Amino acid sequence: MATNLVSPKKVAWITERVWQSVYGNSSSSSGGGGGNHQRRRSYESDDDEYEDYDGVGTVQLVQMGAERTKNVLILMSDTGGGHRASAEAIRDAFSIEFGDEYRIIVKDVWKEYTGWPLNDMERSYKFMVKHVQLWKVAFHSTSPRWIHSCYLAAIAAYYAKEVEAGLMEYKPDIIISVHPLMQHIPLWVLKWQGLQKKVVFVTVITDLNSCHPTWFHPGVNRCYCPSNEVAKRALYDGLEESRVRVFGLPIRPSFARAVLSKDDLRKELEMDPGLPAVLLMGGGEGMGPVKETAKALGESLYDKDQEKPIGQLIVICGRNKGLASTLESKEWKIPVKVRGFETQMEKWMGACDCIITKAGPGTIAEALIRGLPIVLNDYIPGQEKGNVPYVVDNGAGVFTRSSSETARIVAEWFSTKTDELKRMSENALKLAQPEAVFDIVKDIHELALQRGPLANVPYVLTSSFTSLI
Ligand SMILES: CCCCC/C=C\C/C=C\CCCCCCCC(=O)OC[C@H](CO[C@@H]1O[C@H](CO)[C@H](O)[C@H](O)[C@H]1O)OC(=O)CCCCCCC/C=C\C/C=C\CCCCC
Ligand SMILES: O=c1ccn([C@@H]2O[C@H](COP(=O)(O)OP(=O)(O)O)[C@@H](O)[C@H]2O)c(=O)[nH]1
Repeated sequence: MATNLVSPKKVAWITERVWQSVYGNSSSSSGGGGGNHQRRRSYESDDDEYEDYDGVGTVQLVQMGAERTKNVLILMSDTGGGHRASAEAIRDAFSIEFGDEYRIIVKDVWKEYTGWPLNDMERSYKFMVKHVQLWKVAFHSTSPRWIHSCYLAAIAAYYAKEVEAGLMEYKPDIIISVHPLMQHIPLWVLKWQGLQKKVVFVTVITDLNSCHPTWFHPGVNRCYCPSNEVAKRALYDGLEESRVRVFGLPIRPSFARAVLSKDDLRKELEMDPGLPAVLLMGGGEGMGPVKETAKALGESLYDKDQEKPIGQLIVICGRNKGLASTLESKEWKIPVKVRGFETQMEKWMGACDCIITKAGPGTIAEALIRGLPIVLNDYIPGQEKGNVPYVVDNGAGVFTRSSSETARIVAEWFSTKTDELKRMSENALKLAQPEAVFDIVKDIHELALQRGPLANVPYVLTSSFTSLI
C-alpha cells in the first residue's frame, strides 16, 4: 500500500518543511544565557528527537486544507511528582474530551532550553527541601511580589531567548502552566512577540491552600484554583474575579473514571485478600518519615497475643531507591509489599483502606477520590503547610509527626475504631473532586473557541527582550 512507502520519519520531516513554510523557520540563534536549546528537529537527528512527531505529523498534513489542530503546551517541572501528574491528567482529559482537536505537549522548557539555575531546579529543590530551614527562608523571602518579580526579571533578561525558542518550537495556541515559576517569563515572551492577545495562557494551580504568590499572575487569561482558599488568595493578590475559576485539583482520569473493585485489585496486585491494608508513601520522591513509620507499623499491625497480623502494609517509595532497598532487606511479621515508582497509583490506592503520606496535594486529592482516610505525617514548609488543616478540618484525616502515634492510629482503625475509619472515608469522598480535570479542559476549550476557529499564531523570532522588562 502507498502508505507503507513513506516512513513515519519522512512524513515528520515533510511536515516540518510544510510547517516551516506556513509559520517560518522555528530555529533560533543562541541567546545570551548559554542554554542548550539548539536542538532543532531535523530528519537526520536521532530517534529520541522524533518522539514528539509520533502520530502528529500526519495530522498536521491533513490540516493543510482544513482546520488546524490546536497546539497546547503544558509547562511543568519535576520539582516533586505533583506537577507532572497534573500535567498528564490535563493531557489525558484533553484527549478523552476532544480527541485529535488538540495536540498536547508536556514540557519542562526550563530544563530543555535554558541553563543554570533554571535547568537544574529539580536538584536545587531537592537540596532545599532536605534542608528544611533553607526552603522555609527561600519560600517566605521570595513571597513579596516585588522580590520574586526582580529575581524572575533578572533570569528572564538572561534566558528569555532560550525560553522563546522553546515556546516557538511547539507553536502553542494555548499555554498551560502547572508550575509556580512558569508564568512570568513565558508571559513576557508572549508580550515581546506581540502574541498576548492571540495565545491563550492559563495557570492551573496544584497547591491546595498555602501556595506561593508566584502562582498568581494578573496577565493570565484564567487561573484555575483547586480550592476556595486558593481562590481567595488569588483575588487578594490582585487577580480579576472574572479570570478565577474553582474546579478542584486536576487528577489523572484513571482515578476519576475507572470503576475498580477492591477484591479484583488485591488479586491483581497479589495482596492478602482478607486483611485491611494501609498504603504508606512520601510523594514522587519518597520523602518524609517513611522508614520509621514502616517499622512502627510492622509492630503495631501484629497481634502478639494471637500471634497473627491484623493488617497488611504497602510501601511505595517513589524514586527513592535507597529507601526501597532498605525496606526490602528487612524481615517482617506482617504481609508487606515494598514498591518503587508506580505508574498505576489508582490501583494501589483502590486496593487499600487508608493512607499515610506527607501533605503532598496530588496524593491527598487522589486519596480523597478513592475515599481513603489520611494520616499526614509530614509537610514541606510553605506550600504544603496549608494542606494539613484542609484534610484535618474537613474530617478526612489526622496529622501527627510521630511514627509510633501513626502506627497506633492505624492499628486502632483496623481493630477497635473501624467506625472512625468509615466516617473519615465518607468525609474524604465528600471533599473529592474527580471531575475537576474535565471541567478545567472544557473551560479552556471554551476560551480557545472565543479566540476563533484558527488562531494562526504568527511565531517569529524577534530581537530585543530586555527593553520590555
Ligand atoms: C535570604 C535568602 C534568600 C533566598 C532566596 C534566594 C534565591 C532564590 C532561591 C530560591 C528560589 C525559591 C523559589 C521560591 C518560589 C517557589 C514557589 C513554589 O511554591 O515552588 C514550589 C515548587 C515545588 O512544587 C511543589 O512541590 C511540592 C512537593 O514537593 C508540592 O507538590 C507542591 O504542590 C508543589 O507546588 O518549588 C520549586 O519549583 C522550587 C524551585 C527551586 C529553584 C531553585 C533555584 C535556585 C537557584 C537560584 C535561584 C535564583 C532565582 C530563583 C527565582 C525565584 C523567584 C521566586
Ligand atoms: O510511585 C509513585 C509515587 C507518587 N506518584 C504520584 O506523584 C504525585 C505526588 O504528588 P504530591 O503533590 O503528592 O507530592 P510531590 O511528589 O509533588 O512532593 C502523586 O500524583 C502520586 O500519585 C506516582 O505516580 N508514583
